[in-house]
Amino acid sequence: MVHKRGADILHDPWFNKDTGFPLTERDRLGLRGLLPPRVISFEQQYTRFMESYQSLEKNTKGQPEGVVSLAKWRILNRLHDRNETLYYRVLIDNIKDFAPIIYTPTVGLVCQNYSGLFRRPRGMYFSAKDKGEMMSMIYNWPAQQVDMIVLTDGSRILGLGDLGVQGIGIPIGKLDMYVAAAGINPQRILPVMLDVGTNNQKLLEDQLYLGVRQPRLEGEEYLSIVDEFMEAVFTRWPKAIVQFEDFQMKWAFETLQRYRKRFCMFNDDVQGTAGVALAGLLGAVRAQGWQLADFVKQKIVVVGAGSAGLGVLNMSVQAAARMSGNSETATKPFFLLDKDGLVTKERKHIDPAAAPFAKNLSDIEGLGLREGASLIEVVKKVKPHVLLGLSGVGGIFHEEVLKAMRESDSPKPAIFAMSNPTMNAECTATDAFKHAGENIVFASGSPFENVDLGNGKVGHVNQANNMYLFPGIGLGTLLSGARIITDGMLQAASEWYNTHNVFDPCFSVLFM
Ligand SMILES: NC(=O)C1=CN([C@@H]2O[C@H](COP(=O)(O)OP(=O)(O)OC[C@H]3O[C@@H](n4cnc5c(N)ncnc54)[C@H](O)[C@@H]3O)[C@@H](O)[C@H]2O)C=CC1
Ligand SMILES: CC(=O)C(=O)O
Ligand SMILES: [Mg+2]
Repeated sequence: MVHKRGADILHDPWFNKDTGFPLTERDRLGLRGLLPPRVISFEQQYTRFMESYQSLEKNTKGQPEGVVSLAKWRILNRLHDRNETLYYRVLIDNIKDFAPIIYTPTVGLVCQNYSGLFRRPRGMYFSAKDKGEMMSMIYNWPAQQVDMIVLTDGSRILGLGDLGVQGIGIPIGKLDMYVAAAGINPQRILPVMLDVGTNNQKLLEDQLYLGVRQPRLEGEEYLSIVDEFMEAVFTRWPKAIVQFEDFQMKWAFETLQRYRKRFCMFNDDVQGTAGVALAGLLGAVRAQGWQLADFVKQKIVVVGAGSAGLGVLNMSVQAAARMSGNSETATKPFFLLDKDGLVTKERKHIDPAAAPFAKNLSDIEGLGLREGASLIEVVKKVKPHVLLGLSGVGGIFHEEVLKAMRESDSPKPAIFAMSNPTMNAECTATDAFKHAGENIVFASGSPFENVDLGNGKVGHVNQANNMYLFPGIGLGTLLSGARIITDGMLQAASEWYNTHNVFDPCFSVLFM
């Protein structure tokens, strides 16, 4: 039911149909005279938009990639601001082409430049200065019902670090994927930025920076802001689901523990990534012609001990324990590295979240490994079946590391360069096939083109990104009316996903 009339409708992207309003509606809604007389059908508008998108592609040929993708983002964003019905139609129909624009990698560039690109607000902003006000602020959001919220504090945006308030681009992009892939009602989504300051000096000094210009809140001060936000959200919309996104590791884990039994929420980087990575790991077992249960016989090197890497390890170890019926030995197949190399029990000041995956020296000395062993040493000595990167460090799987994967104990080793955006990927698809060989299973967090191997063969590139899972997590939770989101639900999703061999985000709705 539309209560608005006249120009208010034309300026409301939820209801605006631009020149598509038929004459009867123009009369009924007080639009007569506010539009050029000719009615342009939805299909014609669709064609017109696609034609201007294609001519933009043609006209920007040869220009730097960043310039082209930002231009594409702008044209899509303008449509989003004007006419959501048309925007989501073109997005759904062209998801493969548009996902790299509204989501990774372009969304990373958008966040980096957000204060300059800003034209119209989208979503809600709760800042450190709003303490005590959030319960009333939440009622400023115009929709009566909200189903899905994606929340960030901007502290770790993709592999780009602390981008403060500019990180709002991520919740916007993620929620677009919810609409496009899971059919969530776009009037019931809400991107949220929790602006608790930034430690990014460049942004603090930028006169155009749109966020609160102060260092990040820490400790209890920080948590009290998140607490207040969560109370406000669930007071107004008790059935909403909150996805935590791109929080730096300490807060990712802390908030997950703090809220997971109290509110319907999950952390996408910890849990969504884990679900997708586990599906990929199980897929790699099958790609080698083995049984799923052989998962526990794989040797898996995980590079990056942050929220994503540890999330993957937690879920994979749980799966291994269940498959082998032995939780004592379930961590054995996994080797974890962080910026200081191989993580062992000898590590001083080890992060408690990483401690369960630290190797006993007695287990690795036979391989000639030690505390802090480098990536190349680990790959050469372990000869892993899978090399999985969630380090945020572009190019860390360099030529020597990839060549060492040729000596893997698997005839079809898997290389997952999962860090985003593209420039932060641990390696490119081309380098992976060139140096590690044609038999690899390759997946990356941001999309790469398939690789022409020059002999009539193609190196297939899969995308290992939590976008294949979170739309389904949200939709499944919504439809089932689940009160909380458990690890078991995510495990089941991951295994379903694997057995159904689905690599299209539009199918993720089916997973639960
Ligand atoms: N493909 C996907 O679906 C997802 C990808 N990611 C990506 O994963 C990356 C990391 O995310 P988080 O874990 O949240 O970050 P984080 O900052 O919590 O963790 C990064 C980890 O990498 C380690 N590291 C840094 N330099 C290293 C080096 N030279 N060698 C080995 N390890 C190194 C750090 O010690 C830390 O343990 C980001 O680029 C993010 O975009 C995150 C979530 C989902
Ligand atoms: C994909 C994602 O969630 C990330 O890179 O943080
Ligand atoms: Mg993320």
